[in-house]
Amino acid sequence: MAFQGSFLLISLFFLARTELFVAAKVPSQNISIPFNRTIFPSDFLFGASTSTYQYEGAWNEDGKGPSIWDTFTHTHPEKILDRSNGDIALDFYHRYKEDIKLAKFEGLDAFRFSIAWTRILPQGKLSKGVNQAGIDHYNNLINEIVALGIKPLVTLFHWDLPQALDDEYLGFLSPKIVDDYRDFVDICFKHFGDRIKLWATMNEPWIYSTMGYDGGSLAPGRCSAWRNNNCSAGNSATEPYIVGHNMLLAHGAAAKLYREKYKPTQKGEIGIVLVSHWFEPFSNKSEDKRASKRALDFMLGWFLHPLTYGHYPRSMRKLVGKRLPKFTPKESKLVKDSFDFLGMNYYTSNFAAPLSTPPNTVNISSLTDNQVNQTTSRNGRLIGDPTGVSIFFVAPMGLQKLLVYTKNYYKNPTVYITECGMGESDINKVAKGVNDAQRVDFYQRHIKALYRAFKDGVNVKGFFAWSFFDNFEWGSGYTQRFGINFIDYKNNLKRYPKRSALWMKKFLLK
Ligand SMILES: N=C(CCCS[C@@H]1CC(=O)N(Cc2ccccc2)C1=O)N[C@@H]1O[C@H](CO[C@@H]2OC[C@@H](O)[C@H](O)[C@H]2O)[C@@H](O)[C@H](O)[C@H]1O
Repeated sequence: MAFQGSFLLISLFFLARTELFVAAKVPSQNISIPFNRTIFPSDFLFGASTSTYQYEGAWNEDGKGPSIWDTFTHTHPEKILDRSNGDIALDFYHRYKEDIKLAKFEGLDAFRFSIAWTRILPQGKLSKGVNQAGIDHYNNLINEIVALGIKPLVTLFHWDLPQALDDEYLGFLSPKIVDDYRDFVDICFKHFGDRIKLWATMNEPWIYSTMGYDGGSLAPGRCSAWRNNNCSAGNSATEPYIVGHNMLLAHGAAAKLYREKYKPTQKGEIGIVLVSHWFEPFSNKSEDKRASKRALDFMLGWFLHPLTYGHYPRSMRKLVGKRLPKFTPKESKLVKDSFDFLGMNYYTSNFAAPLSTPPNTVNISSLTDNQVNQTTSRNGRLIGDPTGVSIFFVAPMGLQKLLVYTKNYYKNPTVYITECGMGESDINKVAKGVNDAQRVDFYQRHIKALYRAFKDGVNVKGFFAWSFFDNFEWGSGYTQRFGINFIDYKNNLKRYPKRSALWMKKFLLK
Protein backbone atom coordinates (compact mmCIF):
# COMPACT_ATOMS: atom_id res chain seq x y z
CA MET A 1 0.00 0.00 0.00
CA ALA A 2 1.35 3.39 -1.00
CA PHE A 3 1.14 4.71 2.54
CA GLN A 4 3.54 2.16 3.98
CA GLY A 5 7.28 2.45 4.35
CA SER A 6 8.41 6.02 4.70
CA PHE A 7 4.91 7.01 5.74
CA LEU A 8 5.14 5.00 8.94
CA LEU A 9 8.37 6.74 9.93
CA ILE A 10 6.83 10.14 9.19
CA SER A 11 3.75 9.14 11.13
CA LEU A 12 5.60 8.03 14.21
CA PHE A 13 7.55 11.28 14.21
CA PHE A 14 4.48 13.45 14.04
CA LEU A 15 2.31 11.17 16.17
CA ALA A 16 4.77 11.66 19.02
CA ARG A 17 4.73 15.40 18.51
CA THR A 18 0.93 15.58 18.39
CA GLU A 19 0.91 14.60 22.05
CA LEU A 20 1.54 18.29 22.64
CA PHE A 21 -1.51 19.21 20.65
CA VAL A 22 -4.13 16.75 21.78
CA ALA A 23 -3.38 17.18 25.45
CA ALA A 24 -4.58 20.78 25.10
CA LYS A 25 -7.40 21.52 27.48
CA VAL A 26 -10.83 22.92 26.62
CA PRO A 27 -11.53 25.78 29.03
CA SER A 28 -15.19 25.66 29.82
CA GLN A 29 -16.71 27.48 32.82
CA ASN A 30 -13.10 27.62 34.15
CA ILE A 31 -13.01 23.84 34.33
CA SER A 32 -10.44 22.36 31.95
CA ILE A 33 -11.39 19.03 30.41
CA PRO A 34 -9.35 16.81 28.07
CA PHE A 35 -9.67 17.90 24.45
CA ASN A 36 -10.50 14.76 22.49
CA ARG A 37 -13.56 13.17 20.89
CA THR A 38 -14.98 12.04 24.23
CA ILE A 39 -16.24 15.57 24.94
CA PHE A 40 -18.81 14.90 22.17
CA PRO A 41 -21.58 12.25 22.31
CA SER A 42 -20.35 8.75 21.50
CA ASP A 43 -22.39 8.65 18.25
CA PHE A 44 -20.98 11.96 16.99
CA LEU A 45 -19.51 11.41 13.51
CA PHE A 46 -16.05 12.68 12.64
CA GLY A 47 -15.17 12.26 8.99
CA ALA A 48 -13.72 13.75 5.85
CA SER A 49 -15.30 14.79 2.56
CA THR A 50 -14.54 14.28 -1.11
CA SER A 51 -16.37 14.72 -4.42
CA THR A 52 -16.41 12.89 -7.73
CA TYR A 53 -14.94 15.37 -10.18
CA GLN A 54 -12.25 16.50 -7.74
CA TYR A 55 -11.08 12.96 -6.87
CA GLU A 56 -12.14 10.15 -9.17
CA GLY A 57 -10.49 10.71 -12.53
CA ALA A 58 -11.42 7.97 -15.05
CA TRP A 59 -13.43 10.73 -16.70
CA ASN A 60 -14.48 8.61 -19.67
CA GLU A 61 -13.98 5.05 -18.40
CA ASP A 62 -16.40 2.16 -17.98
CA GLY A 63 -19.21 3.82 -19.87
CA LYS A 64 -19.22 7.16 -18.04
CA GLY A 65 -20.70 10.02 -20.06
CA PRO A 66 -19.26 13.58 -20.08
CA SER A 67 -20.25 16.05 -17.38
CA ILE A 68 -20.25 19.82 -17.71
CA TRP A 69 -16.98 19.83 -15.75
CA ASP A 70 -15.32 17.55 -18.30
CA THR A 71 -16.48 19.94 -21.03
CA PHE A 72 -15.68 23.11 -19.04
CA THR A 73 -12.06 22.16 -18.28
CA HIS A 74 -11.47 20.82 -21.79
CA THR A 75 -12.89 23.88 -23.56
CA HIS A 76 -11.92 26.61 -21.06
CA PRO A 77 -8.51 25.69 -19.63
CA GLU A 78 -7.94 29.43 -19.16
CA LYS A 79 -10.55 29.37 -16.37
CA ILE A 80 -8.44 26.95 -14.34
CA LEU A 81 -5.41 28.56 -12.69
CA ASP A 82 -2.96 25.84 -13.75
CA ARG A 83 -4.99 24.88 -16.86
CA SER A 84 -5.51 21.41 -15.34
CA ASN A 85 -8.57 19.17 -15.22
CA GLY A 86 -10.06 16.17 -13.48
CA ASP A 87 -9.43 13.63 -16.23
CA ILE A 88 -7.19 11.67 -13.84
CA ALA A 89 -7.43 13.77 -10.66
CA LEU A 90 -6.30 11.50 -7.77
CA ASP A 91 -7.27 8.30 -9.59
CA PHE A 92 -9.60 7.55 -6.67
CA TYR A 93 -11.74 5.57 -9.13
CA HIS A 94 -9.03 2.89 -9.23
CA ARG A 95 -7.35 3.42 -5.82
CA TYR A 96 -10.37 3.69 -3.52
CA LYS A 97 -9.61 0.43 -1.67
CA GLU A 98 -6.19 1.74 -0.54
CA ASP A 99 -7.70 5.13 0.25
CA ILE A 100 -10.55 3.81 2.39
CA LYS A 101 -8.02 1.72 4.31
CA LEU A 102 -6.11 4.95 4.98
CA ALA A 103 -9.33 6.54 6.27
CA LYS A 104 -9.73 3.59 8.61
CA PHE A 105 -6.11 3.85 9.77
CA GLU A 106 -6.70 7.51 10.56
CA GLY A 107 -9.70 6.66 12.71
CA LEU A 108 -12.47 8.29 10.68
CA ASP A 109 -16.01 7.33 11.68
CA ALA A 110 -17.49 8.50 8.37
CA PHE A 111 -16.57 9.24 4.77
CA ARG A 112 -18.44 11.66 2.51
CA PHE A 113 -18.31 11.15 -1.24
CA SER A 114 -20.51 11.99 -4.20
CA ILE A 115 -21.91 9.86 -7.03
CA ALA A 116 -21.24 10.89 -10.63
CA TRP A 117 -24.63 11.20 -12.34
CA THR A 118 -22.96 10.36 -15.68
CA ARG A 119 -21.53 7.06 -14.40
CA ILE A 120 -25.09 5.93 -13.67
CA LEU A 121 -26.90 7.69 -16.55
CA PRO A 122 -24.21 8.60 -19.12
CA GLN A 123 -26.65 10.74 -21.13
CA GLY A 124 -28.35 12.07 -18.00
CA LYS A 125 -31.74 10.52 -18.75
CA LEU A 126 -33.20 7.13 -17.78
CA SER A 127 -34.62 6.79 -21.30
CA LYS A 128 -31.09 7.02 -22.74
CA GLY A 129 -29.88 4.02 -20.70
CA VAL A 130 -28.46 2.97 -17.35
CA ASN A 131 -24.75 2.13 -17.09
CA GLN A 132 -24.44 -1.05 -15.01
CA ALA A 133 -20.66 -0.57 -14.70
CA GLY A 134 -21.34 2.68 -12.86
CA ILE A 135 -23.71 0.97 -10.43
CA ASP A 136 -21.14 -1.78 -9.93
CA HIS A 137 -18.40 0.75 -9.17
CA TYR A 138 -20.33 2.52 -6.45
CA ASN A 139 -21.51 -0.77 -4.99
CA ASN A 140 -17.86 -1.80 -4.69
CA LEU A 141 -16.87 1.53 -3.13
CA ILE A 142 -19.74 1.46 -0.63
CA ASN A 143 -19.00 -2.18 0.25
CA GLU A 144 -15.36 -1.25 0.94
CA ILE A 145 -16.44 1.60 3.21
CA VAL A 146 -19.01 -0.31 5.23
CA ALA A 147 -16.81 -3.43 5.45
CA LEU A 148 -14.27 -1.30 7.37
CA GLY A 149 -16.97 -0.06 9.73
CA ILE A 150 -17.02 3.45 8.29
CA LYS A 151 -20.35 5.28 7.80
CA PRO A 152 -20.84 6.67 4.27
CA LEU A 153 -22.54 10.03 3.68
CA VAL A 154 -23.42 10.34 -0.01
CA THR A 155 -23.85 13.58 -1.93
CA LEU A 156 -26.00 12.91 -4.98
CA PHE A 157 -25.02 16.04 -6.92
CA HIS A 158 -21.69 17.85 -6.44
CA TRP A 159 -21.90 20.08 -9.56
CA ASP A 160 -21.03 17.51 -12.25
CA LEU A 161 -24.22 17.82 -14.34
CA PRO A 162 -24.51 15.50 -17.37
CA GLN A 163 -23.40 17.47 -20.44
CA ALA A 164 -26.28 15.93 -22.39
CA LEU A 165 -28.82 17.70 -20.15
CA ASP A 166 -27.04 21.00 -20.52
CA ASP A 167 -27.11 20.48 -24.30
CA GLU A 168 -30.79 19.49 -24.38
CA TYR A 169 -32.34 22.11 -22.09
CA LEU A 170 -29.55 24.02 -20.24
CA GLY A 171 -29.68 21.80 -17.17
CA PHE A 172 -30.92 23.49 -13.98
CA LEU A 173 -32.02 26.51 -15.97
CA SER A 174 -35.00 24.38 -16.99
CA PRO A 175 -37.71 22.81 -14.77
CA LYS A 176 -37.24 19.71 -16.93
CA ILE A 177 -34.25 18.90 -14.73
CA VAL A 178 -36.55 17.88 -11.86
CA ASP A 179 -37.81 14.69 -13.56
CA ASP A 180 -34.36 13.63 -14.82
CA TYR A 181 -32.78 14.30 -11.42
CA ARG A 182 -35.54 12.32 -9.72
CA ASP A 183 -34.91 9.38 -12.07
CA PHE A 184 -31.19 9.52 -11.24
CA VAL A 185 -31.63 9.58 -7.46
CA ASP A 186 -34.29 6.84 -7.68
CA ILE A 187 -31.65 4.49 -9.13
CA CYS A 188 -29.21 5.47 -6.34
CA PHE A 189 -31.75 4.96 -3.55
CA LYS A 190 -32.75 1.58 -5.04
CA HIS A 191 -29.25 0.17 -5.51
CA PHE A 192 -27.37 1.76 -2.59
CA GLY A 193 -30.02 2.61 -0.01
CA ASP A 194 -29.62 -0.62 1.93
CA ARG A 195 -26.17 0.63 3.06
CA ILE A 196 -26.45 4.41 2.69
CA LYS A 197 -28.36 6.00 5.57
CA LEU A 198 -27.24 9.60 5.12
CA TRP A 199 -28.18 11.12 1.74
CA ALA A 200 -27.43 14.72 0.75
CA THR A 201 -29.29 15.67 -2.42
CA MET A 202 -26.83 18.33 -3.55
CA ASN A 203 -23.77 20.33 -2.57
CA GLU A 204 -23.84 24.10 -2.18
CA PRO A 205 -26.59 25.28 -4.54
CA TRP A 206 -25.40 28.82 -3.69
CA ILE A 207 -21.99 28.25 -5.29
CA TYR A 208 -23.42 26.32 -8.23
CA SER A 209 -25.98 29.08 -8.93
CA THR A 210 -23.72 32.11 -8.39
CA MET A 211 -20.36 30.86 -9.65
CA GLY A 212 -21.84 28.88 -12.55
CA TYR A 213 -24.42 31.43 -13.74
CA ASP A 214 -23.35 34.83 -12.37
CA GLY A 215 -19.58 34.96 -11.98
CA GLY A 216 -19.05 32.39 -14.71
CA SER A 217 -15.95 31.02 -12.98
CA LEU A 218 -17.43 27.52 -12.56
CA ALA A 219 -19.14 25.19 -15.02
CA PRO A 220 -21.22 25.74 -17.05
CA GLY A 221 -19.53 29.17 -17.09
CA ARG A 222 -22.52 31.42 -17.89
CA CYS A 223 -22.60 35.12 -17.06
CA SER A 224 -23.60 38.54 -18.39
CA ALA A 225 -21.47 40.02 -21.16
CA TRP A 226 -20.47 42.95 -18.94
CA ARG A 227 -18.41 40.56 -16.83
CA ASN A 228 -15.99 40.03 -19.75
CA ASN A 229 -15.33 36.58 -18.34
CA ASN A 230 -15.37 34.69 -21.64
CA CYS A 231 -18.92 33.42 -21.05
CA SER A 232 -20.73 32.14 -24.16
CA ALA A 233 -24.09 33.35 -22.83
CA GLY A 234 -25.95 34.09 -19.63
CA ASN A 235 -27.56 36.72 -17.47
CA SER A 236 -25.99 37.35 -14.07
CA ALA A 237 -29.09 39.18 -12.87
CA THR A 238 -31.65 36.48 -13.51
CA GLU A 239 -30.19 33.02 -14.22
CA PRO A 240 -28.73 32.37 -10.73
CA TYR A 241 -32.22 32.72 -9.24
CA ILE A 242 -33.82 30.45 -11.86
CA VAL A 243 -31.13 27.80 -11.27
CA GLY A 244 -31.42 28.10 -7.48
CA HIS A 245 -35.19 27.72 -7.70
CA ASN A 246 -34.98 24.59 -9.85
CA MET A 247 -32.33 23.14 -7.53
CA LEU A 248 -34.74 23.55 -4.62
CA LEU A 249 -37.53 21.88 -6.62
CA ALA A 250 -35.23 19.03 -7.62
CA HIS A 251 -34.17 18.61 -3.99
CA GLY A 252 -37.82 18.61 -2.90
CA ALA A 253 -38.73 15.97 -5.49
CA ALA A 254 -35.84 13.76 -4.36
CA ALA A 255 -36.80 14.10 -0.71
CA LYS A 256 -40.46 13.31 -1.48
CA LEU A 257 -39.45 10.23 -3.45
CA TYR A 258 -37.10 9.00 -0.72
CA ARG A 259 -39.58 9.55 2.09
CA GLU A 260 -42.49 7.89 0.26
CA LYS A 261 -40.75 5.01 -1.52
CA TYR A 262 -37.58 4.15 0.42
CA LYS A 263 -37.41 5.62 3.93
CA PRO A 264 -40.12 3.32 5.40
CA THR A 265 -37.93 0.28 4.71
CA GLN A 266 -34.39 1.69 4.46
CA LYS A 267 -34.74 3.95 7.52
CA GLY A 268 -32.19 6.51 6.30
CA GLU A 269 -32.18 10.31 6.39
CA ILE A 270 -32.15 12.80 3.55
CA GLY A 271 -30.76 16.31 3.64
CA ILE A 272 -29.00 18.97 1.62
CA VAL A 273 -25.55 20.60 1.92
CA LEU A 274 -25.49 24.39 2.08
CA VAL A 275 -22.59 26.77 2.52
CA SER A 276 -22.37 30.08 4.31
CA HIS A 277 -19.83 32.47 5.68
CA TRP A 278 -20.54 34.07 9.05
CA PHE A 279 -21.07 37.80 8.58
CA GLU A 280 -19.92 39.91 11.54
CA PRO A 281 -21.48 43.38 11.67
CA PHE A 282 -18.72 45.91 10.99
CA SER A 283 -19.83 47.80 14.10
CA ASN A 284 -22.67 47.81 16.61
CA LYS A 285 -24.57 50.27 14.42
CA SER A 286 -28.01 48.95 13.49
CA GLU A 287 -27.24 49.51 9.79
CA ASP A 288 -24.29 47.13 10.08
CA LYS A 289 -26.41 44.56 11.91
CA ARG A 290 -29.00 44.83 9.14
CA ALA A 291 -26.26 44.37 6.54
CA SER A 292 -25.09 41.23 8.32
CA LYS A 293 -28.63 39.82 8.28
CA ARG A 294 -29.03 40.62 4.56
CA ALA A 295 -25.74 38.89 3.77
CA LEU A 296 -26.88 35.79 5.67
CA ASP A 297 -30.25 35.90 3.91
CA PHE A 298 -28.63 35.97 0.48
CA MET A 299 -26.07 33.24 1.13
CA LEU A 300 -27.78 30.87 3.60
CA GLY A 301 -31.41 32.01 3.69
CA TRP A 302 -31.75 31.87 -0.13
CA PHE A 303 -32.06 28.10 0.33
CA LEU A 304 -32.62 27.48 4.04
CA HIS A 305 -35.58 29.89 4.25
CA PRO A 306 -37.64 28.02 1.60
CA LEU A 307 -36.54 24.68 3.08
CA THR A 308 -37.78 25.80 6.51
CA TYR A 309 -40.65 28.20 5.77
CA GLY A 310 -41.60 27.54 2.12
CA HIS A 311 -40.68 30.99 0.78
CA TYR A 312 -37.63 33.20 0.13
CA PRO A 313 -36.38 35.65 2.77
CA ARG A 314 -38.18 38.99 2.87
CA SER A 315 -34.94 40.87 2.07
CA MET A 316 -34.51 38.85 -1.14
CA ARG A 317 -38.09 39.38 -2.25
CA LYS A 318 -37.66 43.12 -1.63
CA LEU A 319 -34.24 43.60 -3.26
CA VAL A 320 -34.46 41.11 -6.15
CA GLY A 321 -38.14 41.77 -6.93
CA LYS A 322 -39.52 40.25 -10.13
CA ARG A 323 -36.20 38.56 -10.89
CA LEU A 324 -36.82 36.17 -8.00
CA PRO A 325 -39.05 33.22 -8.96
CA LYS A 326 -42.19 32.69 -6.89
CA PHE A 327 -43.09 29.36 -5.29
CA THR A 328 -46.50 28.09 -6.28
CA PRO A 329 -48.44 26.67 -3.32
CA LYS A 330 -47.57 23.17 -4.58
CA GLU A 331 -43.87 24.01 -4.90
CA SER A 332 -43.81 25.61 -1.46
CA LYS A 333 -45.33 22.45 0.04
CA LEU A 334 -42.76 20.30 -1.82
CA VAL A 335 -39.78 22.28 -0.50
CA LYS A 336 -40.85 23.24 3.04
CA ASP A 337 -39.58 20.78 5.70
CA SER A 338 -38.00 18.63 2.93
CA PHE A 339 -34.89 17.72 4.91
CA ASP A 340 -34.10 15.48 7.87
CA PHE A 341 -30.67 17.08 8.35
CA LEU A 342 -28.78 20.11 7.15
CA GLY A 343 -25.24 19.71 5.87
CA MET A 344 -23.40 22.97 6.55
CA ASN A 345 -20.10 23.89 4.89
CA TYR A 346 -18.11 26.57 6.71
CA TYR A 347 -14.80 28.11 5.64
CA THR A 348 -14.55 31.68 6.85
CA SER A 349 -16.21 34.88 8.04
CA ASN A 350 -16.53 38.38 6.62
CA PHE A 351 -17.42 41.77 8.09
CA ALA A 352 -20.67 43.25 6.80
CA ALA A 353 -21.65 46.89 6.31
CA PRO A 354 -24.07 48.72 4.00
CA LEU A 355 -22.82 49.83 0.61
CA SER A 356 -21.09 53.19 0.79
CA THR A 357 -22.32 54.10 -2.72
CA PRO A 358 -25.69 53.56 -4.45
CA PRO A 359 -26.17 50.04 -5.82
CA ASN A 360 -25.14 49.41 -9.42
CA THR A 361 -28.37 49.43 -11.41
CA VAL A 362 -26.67 48.83 -14.75
CA ASN A 363 -24.51 45.72 -14.21
CA ILE A 364 -26.89 43.80 -11.97
CA SER A 365 -25.65 40.62 -10.27
CA SER A 366 -26.98 38.11 -7.74
CA LEU A 367 -23.67 38.58 -5.92
CA THR A 368 -24.34 42.26 -5.24
CA ASP A 369 -28.12 42.24 -4.85
CA ASN A 370 -27.67 41.99 -1.08
CA GLN A 371 -26.32 45.56 -1.05
CA VAL A 372 -23.66 44.55 1.47
CA ASN A 373 -20.05 45.66 1.57
CA GLN A 374 -18.25 42.44 2.60
CA THR A 375 -14.70 42.92 3.92
CA THR A 376 -12.10 40.82 5.72
CA SER A 377 -10.51 43.51 7.86
CA ARG A 378 -11.79 46.17 10.26
CA ASN A 379 -9.80 49.21 11.31
CA GLY A 380 -6.64 47.57 10.03
CA ARG A 381 -7.20 44.20 11.74
CA LEU A 382 -7.88 41.03 9.75
CA ILE A 383 -10.96 38.99 10.67
CA GLY A 384 -8.66 36.02 11.24
CA ASP A 385 -5.28 34.54 10.47
CA PRO A 386 -4.60 34.56 6.72
CA THR A 387 -4.30 31.22 4.91
CA GLY A 388 -2.92 30.14 1.56
CA VAL A 389 -6.30 31.00 0.03
CA SER A 390 -6.66 34.75 -0.30
CA ILE A 391 -10.40 34.83 0.49
CA PHE A 392 -10.29 32.51 3.49
CA PHE A 393 -9.24 33.62 6.98
CA VAL A 394 -9.22 31.45 10.10
CA ALA A 395 -12.36 32.48 12.00
CA PRO A 396 -13.56 29.68 14.29
CA MET A 397 -15.85 32.02 16.22
CA GLY A 398 -17.80 32.40 13.00
CA LEU A 399 -18.57 28.68 12.96
CA GLN A 400 -20.09 28.89 16.42
CA LYS A 401 -22.06 32.04 15.57
CA LEU A 402 -23.33 30.61 12.28
CA LEU A 403 -24.54 27.46 14.03
CA VAL A 404 -26.25 29.38 16.84
CA TYR A 405 -27.85 31.69 14.23
CA THR A 406 -29.13 28.65 12.33
CA LYS A 407 -30.50 27.18 15.56
CA ASN A 408 -32.29 30.41 16.45
CA TYR A 409 -33.65 31.42 13.02
CA TYR A 410 -34.26 28.03 11.39
CA LYS A 411 -35.85 25.85 14.11
CA ASN A 412 -32.65 24.18 15.36
CA PRO A 413 -32.30 21.58 12.60
CA THR A 414 -30.10 18.50 12.90
CA VAL A 415 -26.77 19.68 11.46
CA TYR A 416 -23.67 17.95 10.16
CA ILE A 417 -20.69 20.16 9.37
CA THR A 418 -20.08 18.52 6.01
CA GLU A 419 -17.06 20.65 5.06
CA CYS A 420 -14.65 22.75 7.08
CA GLY A 421 -11.01 23.27 6.21
CA MET A 422 -8.24 25.53 5.00
CA GLY A 423 -5.97 25.59 2.00
CA GLU A 424 -2.34 26.26 1.29
CA SER A 425 -1.07 27.38 -2.11
CA ASP A 426 1.87 26.36 -4.24
CA ILE A 427 3.35 23.66 -2.03
CA ASN A 428 4.97 20.83 -3.98
CA LYS A 429 7.55 19.29 -1.65
CA VAL A 430 6.26 16.36 0.42
CA ALA A 431 8.24 17.27 3.56
CA LYS A 432 6.79 20.78 3.55
CA GLY A 433 3.30 19.65 2.58
CA VAL A 434 2.91 17.08 5.37
CA ASN A 435 4.10 19.48 8.05
CA ASP A 436 0.81 21.40 8.14
CA ALA A 437 0.98 22.93 11.61
CA GLN A 438 -1.53 25.66 10.71
CA ARG A 439 -4.12 23.06 9.69
CA VAL A 440 -3.72 21.29 13.06
CA ASP A 441 -4.32 24.64 14.75
CA PHE A 442 -7.27 25.27 12.39
CA TYR A 443 -8.98 22.01 13.30
CA GLN A 444 -8.31 22.34 17.02
CA ARG A 445 -9.86 25.80 17.06
CA HIS A 446 -12.84 24.90 14.87
CA ILE A 447 -13.66 21.73 16.78
CA LYS A 448 -13.54 23.75 20.02
CA ALA A 449 -15.92 26.27 18.42
CA LEU A 450 -18.13 23.37 17.38
CA TYR A 451 -18.10 22.12 20.97
CA ARG A 452 -19.14 25.56 22.22
CA ALA A 453 -22.01 25.56 19.71
CA PHE A 454 -23.00 22.08 20.91
CA LYS A 455 -23.01 23.36 24.51
CA ASP A 456 -25.13 26.30 23.28
CA GLY A 457 -27.81 23.76 22.32
CA VAL A 458 -27.08 23.42 18.60
CA ASN A 459 -28.23 20.02 17.35
CA VAL A 460 -24.94 19.19 15.62
CA LYS A 461 -24.23 15.51 14.95
CA GLY A 462 -21.00 15.42 12.99
CA PHE A 463 -17.96 17.17 11.57
CA PHE A 464 -16.32 16.41 8.21
CA ALA A 465 -12.98 17.90 7.20
CA TRP A 466 -12.59 19.35 3.73
CA SER A 467 -10.83 17.47 2.49
CA PHE A 468 -9.58 13.92 2.89
CA PHE A 469 -6.95 14.50 0.21
CA ASP A 470 -5.47 17.46 -1.63
CA ASN A 471 -7.51 17.48 -4.83
CA PHE A 472 -8.68 19.37 -7.93
CA GLU A 473 -9.84 22.65 -6.41
CA TRP A 474 -12.09 23.84 -9.24
CA GLY A 475 -10.88 27.18 -10.56
CA SER A 476 -7.63 26.84 -8.63
CA GLY A 477 -6.82 23.46 -10.13
CA TYR A 478 -4.15 21.60 -8.15
CA THR A 479 -2.46 24.79 -6.89
CA GLN A 480 -4.37 24.78 -3.61
CA ARG A 481 -4.15 21.98 -1.06
CA PHE A 482 -7.03 21.40 1.42
CA GLY A 483 -6.31 17.80 2.35
CA ILE A 484 -5.42 16.22 5.66
CA ASN A 485 -3.51 13.83 3.41
CA PHE A 486 -0.92 15.03 0.89
CA ILE A 487 -0.89 14.01 -2.75
CA ASP A 488 2.45 13.97 -4.54
CA TYR A 489 1.34 15.01 -8.03
CA LYS A 490 4.93 14.58 -9.24
CA ASN A 491 5.25 10.98 -8.07
CA ASN A 492 2.37 8.83 -9.21
CA LEU A 493 -0.19 10.58 -6.96
CA LYS A 494 1.39 8.97 -3.90
CA ARG A 495 -0.58 9.54 -0.69
CA TYR A 496 1.05 10.83 2.54
CA PRO A 497 -0.78 11.55 5.82
CA LYS A 498 -0.15 15.09 6.97
CA ARG A 499 0.44 16.16 10.56
CA SER A 500 -3.24 17.12 10.66
CA ALA A 501 -4.31 13.57 9.80
CA LEU A 502 -2.16 12.20 12.60
CA TRP A 503 -3.50 14.79 14.99
CA MET A 504 -7.03 13.76 13.96
CA LYS A 505 -6.15 10.10 14.53
CA LYS A 506 -4.98 10.89 18.04
CA PHE A 507 -8.02 13.12 18.72
CA LEU A 508 -10.36 10.36 17.56
CA LEU A 509 -8.96 7.60 19.76
CA LYS A 510 -11.87 6.15 21.77
N1 LIG B 1 -15.56 26.71 -0.68
C1 LIG B 1 -16.73 26.49 -0.93
C2 LIG B 1 -17.59 27.69 -0.88
C3 LIG B 1 -17.02 28.68 0.11
C4 LIG B 1 -17.73 29.96 0.19
S1 LIG B 1 -18.07 30.71 -1.36
C5 LIG B 1 -16.68 31.69 -1.81
C6 LIG B 1 -17.00 32.48 -3.06
C7 LIG B 1 -16.12 31.90 -4.10
O1 LIG B 1 -16.08 32.16 -5.28
N2 LIG B 1 -15.31 31.04 -3.55
C8 LIG B 1 -14.28 30.36 -4.27
C9 LIG B 1 -14.79 28.99 -4.64
C10 LIG B 1 -14.94 28.71 -5.95
C11 LIG B 1 -15.37 27.45 -6.30
C12 LIG B 1 -15.67 26.49 -5.36
C13 LIG B 1 -15.56 26.83 -4.05
C14 LIG B 1 -15.10 28.07 -3.67
C15 LIG B 1 -15.54 30.87 -2.25
O2 LIG B 1 -14.97 30.12 -1.54
N3 LIG B 1 -17.25 25.28 -1.21
C16 LIG B 1 -16.50 24.04 -1.06
O3 LIG B 1 -15.20 24.49 -1.09
C17 LIG B 1 -14.16 23.57 -1.31
C18 LIG B 1 -12.90 24.39 -1.39
O4 LIG B 1 -13.11 25.27 -2.47
C19 LIG B 1 -11.98 26.04 -2.81
O5 LIG B 1 -12.13 27.28 -2.12
C20 LIG B 1 -11.12 28.24 -2.46
C21 LIG B 1 -11.09 28.48 -3.96
O6 LIG B 1 -10.03 29.35 -4.28
C22 LIG B 1 -10.91 27.17 -4.71
O7 LIG B 1 -10.96 27.39 -6.10
C23 LIG B 1 -12.02 26.23 -4.30
O8 LIG B 1 -11.90 24.96 -4.94
C24 LIG B 1 -14.45 22.84 -2.60
O9 LIG B 1 -13.38 22.00 -2.96
C25 LIG B 1 -15.70 22.04 -2.41
O10 LIG B 1 -16.01 21.26 -3.56
C26 LIG B 1 -16.86 23.00 -2.12
O11 LIG B 1 -17.97 22.22 -1.66
